[in-house]
Amino acid sequence: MTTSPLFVLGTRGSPLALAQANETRRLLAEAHGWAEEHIELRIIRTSGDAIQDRPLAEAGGKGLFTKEIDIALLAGEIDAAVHSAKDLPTLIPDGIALAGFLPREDVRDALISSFADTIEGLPQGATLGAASLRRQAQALRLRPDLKPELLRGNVETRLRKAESGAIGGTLLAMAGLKRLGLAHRARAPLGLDAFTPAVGQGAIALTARSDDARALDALAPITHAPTYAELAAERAFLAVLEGSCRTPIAGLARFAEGRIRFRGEVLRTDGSERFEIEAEAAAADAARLGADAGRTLGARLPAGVLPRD
Ligand SMILES: NCc1[nH]cc(CCC(=O)O)c1CC(=O)O
Repeated sequence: MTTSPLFVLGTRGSPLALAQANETRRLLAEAHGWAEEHIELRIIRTSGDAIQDRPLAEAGGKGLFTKEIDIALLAGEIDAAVHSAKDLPTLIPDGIALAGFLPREDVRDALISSFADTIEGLPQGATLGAASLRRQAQALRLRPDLKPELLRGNVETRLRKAESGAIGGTLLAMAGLKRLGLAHRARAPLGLDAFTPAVGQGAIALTARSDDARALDALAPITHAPTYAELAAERAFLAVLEGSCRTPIAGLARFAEGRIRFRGEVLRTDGSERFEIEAEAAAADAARLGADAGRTLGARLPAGVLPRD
């Protein structure tokens, strides 16, 4: 770039992260009448990208995808950062602000398999590649005979492994597939009742330095208030129940006509039991709704379901 950029967006380097950063750049350019080439995408490699052989819960949890990006923000190397909301920790470090979210994509999960269109249709004892305890537990609840297997790596790698028949199938977010132009590779989206998504699934989160008024003002016009209310409820629910990803937890809030309807669940890791809660409130009370739902459900859980017990 010959002239200095008007705005620098930090992003991870995976194809999905880049698709999300490009979408953010496009919206930002459109909102301010900037040429897209004057918005720089700066790729930042995070610890989460480096660790591929272990479940993230073992390696230290969600902050792994954000730590190096937060450092670049605090150092003033980037003006804002683009994250999958699902990968953003519930606690954001001091000095970093959640500037908002882009309009949410499809929130569902999808099955990728060369054997079946549904979880029920998979062969007896099939291996199911899944990187999240939530998806494993939700699949085991329907099919206790399935054999979960750790399958990390980017979306393309997981698609190829599942389509080759080397494993029975895998579960991926429709949002990621759509953003990569790969939605046709999903056999079928899974129902939201059995496969309540992860908190934040399908949403893109934007962060900036909390004292950087210029960056926060630049991002404000591209953020989406209904998605913000949905995410406020979901993230408050997760924060109350547990910060890490060692327990299968799912939560989905939906905005309609100024109100938020929320459904949250906690499962036993082996899928043998599911504990659910539903609640509704005005969108302005979304965070309180999620926190209350988390406390109510938390109080109902038998000992041993959450790691803190
Ligand atoms: N943890 C990886 C991750 N983070 C966000 C997405 C998909 C896009 C989204 O949920 O917004 C994915 C891949 C997947 O779960 O299939």
